[in-house]
Amino acid sequence: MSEERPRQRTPWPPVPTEPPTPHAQAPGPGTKLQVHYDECFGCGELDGGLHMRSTVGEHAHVHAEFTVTEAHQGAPGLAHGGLLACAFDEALGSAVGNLLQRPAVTGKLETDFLRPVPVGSTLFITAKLDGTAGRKIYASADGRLDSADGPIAVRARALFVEVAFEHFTSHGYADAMERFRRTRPQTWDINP
Ligand SMILES: CCCCCCCCCC(=O)SCCNC(=O)CCNC(=O)[C@H](O)C(C)(C)COP(=O)(O)OP(=O)(O)OC[C@H]1O[C@@H](n2cnc3c(N)ncnc32)[C@H](O)[C@@H]1OP(=O)(O)O
Repeated sequence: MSEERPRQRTPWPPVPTEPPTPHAQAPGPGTKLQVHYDECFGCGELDGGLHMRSTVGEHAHVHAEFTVTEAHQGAPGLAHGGLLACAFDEALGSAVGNLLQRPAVTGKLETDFLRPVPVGSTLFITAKLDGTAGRKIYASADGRLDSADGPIAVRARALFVEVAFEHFTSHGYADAMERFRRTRPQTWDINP
């Protein structure tokens, strides 16, 4: 279970990209990020949700923690892989949304599960932006077991695609923007 073993062999990002430039109003290092939508399975307060909290780190990184409870099992005593992928989707999406302040959705999410993640353990996830190419935003993350310098248990990389706000109102609830704003007014007023 060596973390040195290269599981992700394909080039990343897969296309030429521009360096990701954080938005002028992006929160700075040390900022504890707010819930982006209070009914979000990843960061909201729903029963059985992941209840993730994130903080902006140095060099446009976002640090997130996910504590695995009995509600998150796949095999007895072990986290379900799909929920681990969900935790990475949340951490990566948080990095994209907060640092770039661009509305975007996950187009592709790859995960490498390197070690089992037991109930009661906490994954310390560090997400970073890798590059942008027009509407395409590439990001990746490592999840370390039980401490910020623990062994890497999960790795992920993702493509987010920038969308217009109509994406949410036409495919989700018609009052999606009001729902976002009720949770977090300032973010959604940057790019109304
Ligand atoms: C502060 C905020 C914090 C937020 C945290 C939230 C975390 C959670 C985030 C989510 O879970 S989002 C929900 C899960 N994702 C979705 O529901 C997205 C569903 N898919 C879509 O709506 C559309 O497929 C999508 C908007 C992603 C793209 O459709 P479009 O018609 O707008 O664009 P298009 O298909 O032309 O793709 C744009 C580019 O991306 C590329 N692309 C899209 N999907 C891809 C894919 N899967 N693999 C590779 N490339 C892909 C596509 O090839 C193209 O490249 P080029 O510009 O070079 O031609």
